[in-house]
Amino acid sequence: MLNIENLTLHYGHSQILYDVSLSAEVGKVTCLMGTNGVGKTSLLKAISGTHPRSGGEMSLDGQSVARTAKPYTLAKMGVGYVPQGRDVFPLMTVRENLETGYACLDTAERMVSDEIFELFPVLQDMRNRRGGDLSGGQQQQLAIARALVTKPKLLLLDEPTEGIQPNIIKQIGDVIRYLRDQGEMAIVLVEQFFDFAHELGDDFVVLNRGRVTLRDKAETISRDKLLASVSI
Ligand SMILES: Nc1ncnc2c1ncn2[C@@H]1O[C@H](COP(=O)(O)OP(=O)(O)OP(=O)(O)O)[C@@H](O)[C@H]1O
Repeated sequence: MLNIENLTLHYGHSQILYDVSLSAEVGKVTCLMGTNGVGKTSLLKAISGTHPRSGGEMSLDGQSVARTAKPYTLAKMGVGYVPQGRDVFPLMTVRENLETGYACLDTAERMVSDEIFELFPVLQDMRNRRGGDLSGGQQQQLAIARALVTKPKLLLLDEPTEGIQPNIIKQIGDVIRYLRDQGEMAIVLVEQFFDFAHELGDDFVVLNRGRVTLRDKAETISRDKLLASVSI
């Protein structure tokens, strides 16, 4: 689904990512790991078009993506992005937040499916409440649901467990597992909560100072080796 080769990224003159190659397959969770500041969020920004890459190639389903492709172009191509910090619109209701996802759908497809409310029943109950009145965990669920409204083929999740209480972390883990097992999208998960990532990941890519330092699969890497590689 997603294929990236030798991606570089700069903020002004400062280079953040160096020759990063990554692929993500439908029906799999690809975990992007590494300590603070190694460039995980920057890589998701490049994939979602939020910040242009400086070089390298990227394709979705074999279709080449221009270096400066905009977020709305990528959203229309099937990239759903759940950013770090969630970016829920605080003054809009839950329903209105969800409906922002309509922008990349044809008119006939503009609806919030029952499946989304089944995954996140709390959003059904709170659909007329303002986004800013929800708890952190509820906002995280809303941000994931809003991305799902766009019917993504590639779902990017940036630290979905950050600052969230344990029972909601478990629910979010169950949702990621369900989406993976449906086999209709590729999932790229940035996560610093090691056990959460380790339990969910099929493929692991570790970044250190903007470079890929490890790439392996759940069935071939030991927990200890993965843990050591992200602790450097
Ligand atoms: N808009 C920006 N302008 C300049 N530098 C930035 C900008 N955003 C991030 N950086 C720098 O780029 C580097 C990578 O940051 P990034 O947020 O991608 O890392 P990360 O691995 O996601 O970290 P974290 O886990 O803390 O979110 C850091 O040194 C950060 O300070």
